[in-house]
Amino acid sequence: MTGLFKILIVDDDADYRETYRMLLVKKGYIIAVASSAEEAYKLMDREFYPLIISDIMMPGVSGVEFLKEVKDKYSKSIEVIMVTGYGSVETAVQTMKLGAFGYFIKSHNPEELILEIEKVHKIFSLQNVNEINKNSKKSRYLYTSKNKQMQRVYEMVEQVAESNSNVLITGESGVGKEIIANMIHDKSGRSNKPFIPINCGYFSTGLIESELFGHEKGAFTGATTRRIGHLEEANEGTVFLDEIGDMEEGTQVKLLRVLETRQIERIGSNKLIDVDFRLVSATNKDLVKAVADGKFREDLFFRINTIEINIPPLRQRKEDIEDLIYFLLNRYNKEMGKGITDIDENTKQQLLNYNYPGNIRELKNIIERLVVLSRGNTLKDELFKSSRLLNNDTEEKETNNKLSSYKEAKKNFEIEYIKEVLKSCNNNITHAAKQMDISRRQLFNKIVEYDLKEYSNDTN
Ligand SMILES: Nc1ncnc2c1ncn2[C@@H]1O[C@H](COP(=O)(O)OP(=O)(O)OP(=O)(O)O)[C@@H](O)[C@H]1O
Repeated sequence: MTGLFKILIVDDDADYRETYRMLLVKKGYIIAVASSAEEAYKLMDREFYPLIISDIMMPGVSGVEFLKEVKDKYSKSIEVIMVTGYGSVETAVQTMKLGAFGYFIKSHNPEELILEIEKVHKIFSLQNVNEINKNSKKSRYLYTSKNKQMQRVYEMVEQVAESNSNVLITGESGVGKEIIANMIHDKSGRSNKPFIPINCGYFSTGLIESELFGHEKGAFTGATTRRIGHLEEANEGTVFLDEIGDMEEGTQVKLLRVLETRQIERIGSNKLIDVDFRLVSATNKDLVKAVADGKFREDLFFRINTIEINIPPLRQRKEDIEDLIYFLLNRYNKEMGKGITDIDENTKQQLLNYNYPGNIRELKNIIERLVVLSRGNTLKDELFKSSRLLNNDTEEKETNNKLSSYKEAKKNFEIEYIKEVLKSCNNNITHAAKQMDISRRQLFNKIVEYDLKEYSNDTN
């Protein structure tokens, strides 16, 4: 029995990840991989994985720490199988006291691991996975609003969820487009099936097509095994195409054909395969303008936006900031085991008056940072001195007497962020790209664009 059981493999050893990914894909499981705990958290924020297979010895957050975080911050219902070499069998045994489902010794027969996985799968099939999934999401996101336009967004989610119509979600970066797409899926009849997010901006043309449609073994250099594409893998679920405005013309044509015929061809094969998925797309670009400029196909535009949902930026829904602050404070308080009971009035006013060019994502990051830095039981404004994000709006304004544009602020943030990650990865682009959850090519392009070659040790 495999069905659509999703497993996340977390291991810093690429060979190990790939070997087990291939083995388990062959058995019919849906596999995601992460090279570190940090990368795993990002995937887990987007999707629910009932089973995680995690290495014990990892640089950065260790497997044991990771296990604790999964159980404390995500869900106790997530099962974790620890893998280890002979050297740390004792630690592996101890992890069972912390709630690990079991452990597997790397040099043993992989069939032992498969048997363990099947056990977990059987247990899960007997439980209502969806309820668990929804409950863990409920505590992570605020689904109410005092803003009229946002209330209309939630009403539309309820109205469109049951239909099969293609939905296009528009809005600036960080407003919560993916959260809304996820909500549509959860409220639809497809909620028992996969929700598959794909960021079109992450992949080169060839790669995105392989991600979407899959490929046959030998279809191109490097295609050493058959790969099932996400449109096929969705299998009665929902596909979320983020940043659809970044899709190349050739891929747009192919996607349009799939939407019209509901059939795909894997790359390297001319066999037509029926697919059943609901499409939700998102963009922070002006697609009407992109159509007028000849950058986005008009026929595809009309196909994907049967229903359009526009999410307002946070600065246009200031009445929600306070609720979001308390919601996020509460969430991080719990997650980090802090005892913060209140916010200093001055601090609150600064948070309420800030403009949030990065929208909810930025507010979330600021609160998370403040909670990490806070010592007592009240969030205090002096903490802003260490929060670069808000300093942009206060100190810089005083010295420069002008605010930088959104584009400039975003660029500055990107430069600092890239520098920091590269530093933490000993200037290795491949590792840094993995940590950032973007492709190596994307990171390389940014390094060239921002002239950051001195921070990387492999620039080709
Ligand atoms: N309603 C909410 N409650 C709590 N947090 C939220 C909410 N909406 C969004 N967030 C947080 O803000 C961040 C950005 O959300 P999301 O990725 O959905 O935005 P987006 O519009 O898809 O951004 P992008 O265009 O950059 O992909 C997420 O990390 C999420 O945790």
